[in-house]
Amino acid sequence: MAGDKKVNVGVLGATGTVGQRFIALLATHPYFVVHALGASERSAGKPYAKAVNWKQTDPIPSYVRDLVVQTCDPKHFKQCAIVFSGLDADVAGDIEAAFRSADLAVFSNAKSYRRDPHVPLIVPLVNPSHFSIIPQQRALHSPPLKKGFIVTNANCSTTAVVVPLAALERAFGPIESCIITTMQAISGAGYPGVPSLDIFDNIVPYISGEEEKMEWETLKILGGIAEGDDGTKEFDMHSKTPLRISASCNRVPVIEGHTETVSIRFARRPPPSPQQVREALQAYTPDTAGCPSAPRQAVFVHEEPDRPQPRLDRNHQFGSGVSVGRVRQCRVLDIKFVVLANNVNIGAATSSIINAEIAIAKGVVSV
Ligand SMILES: NC(=O)C1=CN([C@@H]2O[C@H](COP(=O)(O)OP(=O)(O)OC[C@H]3O[C@@H](n4cnc5c(N)ncnc54)[C@H](OP(=O)(O)O)[C@@H]3O)[C@@H](O)[C@H]2O)C=CC1
Ligand SMILES: N[C@@H](CC(=O)OP(=O)(O)O)C(=O)O
Repeated sequence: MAGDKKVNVGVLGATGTVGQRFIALLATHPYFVVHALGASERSAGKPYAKAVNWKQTDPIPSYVRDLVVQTCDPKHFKQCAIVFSGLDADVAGDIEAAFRSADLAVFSNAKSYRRDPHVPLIVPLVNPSHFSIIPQQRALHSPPLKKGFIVTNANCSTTAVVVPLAALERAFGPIESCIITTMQAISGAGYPGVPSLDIFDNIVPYISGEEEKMEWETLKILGGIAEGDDGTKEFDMHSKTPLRISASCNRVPVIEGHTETVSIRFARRPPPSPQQVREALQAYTPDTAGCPSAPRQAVFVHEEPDRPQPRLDRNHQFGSGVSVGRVRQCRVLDIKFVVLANNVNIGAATSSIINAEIAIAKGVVSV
């Protein structure tokens, strides 16, 4: 952003796993300034340092220690141009709607509005063009809004896989089949999350709703926006070139970083070679120029045979990109590889922050 202008932002769900990561990341942001914090009645009225059960490796940033946590009522956030939400999905729906109605720009991590036909589901390294639906979202609101809107992030496992898929579709055309197996970190379930007796020395081969989310969200993100005769825009769900996805989701005893094995078949025959795929992934440049929180390299491609690994690779580029490795031929489909993404950073808070940076750059949020 040009100049030294600061932008006031609020954080809803500021005490949770994603909320704490927002607080940590925003502490060093060049122009976002945290002005208000919201959480449940349990936390409201307390200074942040007293309300939060801080679980980040760095100490609580000093700027926020004494900021008093508010209830999630828009009246406390009037001075904010942007509100980031790390709210529990059970309450996010009503609260985020109230903030949008109060003409605030809401960047949400919850699943509540991902399937809304007027709400874009934006992974900033993939589909920032979907911001074009925002004027329609505002116009259809009753009463129509001037500034308010909701933009959602994807599910954290979806985010990891759509980045390499987008890179490969850009280079080689449509992908027609994709089989994914996830190994998801415990932090994906919030705090305290999965009981230690369930996850220690164990793998849980089920995460409620996760497979359906991955299979559906990927189509909305990788698809385009079609325009009807009356000018109404709608998400085309990749329908021009149908993409079949099968996801199997597992919880593993890793604290942070979702790892996924992916096999894909391209529509084009013959398919690209593993080396061509590696080069295309490495060269992929998303439309995030000028966004201070975007990674320098969206997809980092490992040559070592045993990478990426969550403990070694989850904090590369502050967890803002994805790491891919083991790109090789698949004997059933065409190509297979491993992808790793930090579920709390690019899988959640970092994506929201880059989305907000893009919204400012595109003039969707005026500051
Ligand atoms: N963890 C992850 O890796 C990812 C999470 N997400 C999504 O992000 C959201 C947040 O997840 P996560 O941080 O893990 O969840 P947590 O359970 O760790 O945090 C939930 C937050 O919501 C607040 N909250 C709960 N009930 C209320 C209420 N009635 N009114 C106001 N605030 C309330 C809590 O406040 P209090 O402390 O006061 O109870 C807390 O700040 C969820 O929707 C989740 O699905 C998405 C991608 C990845
Ligand atoms: N379900 C994810 C995290 C999450 O909260 O996803 P969603 O926002 O789609 O509910 C995980 O367990 O790792």
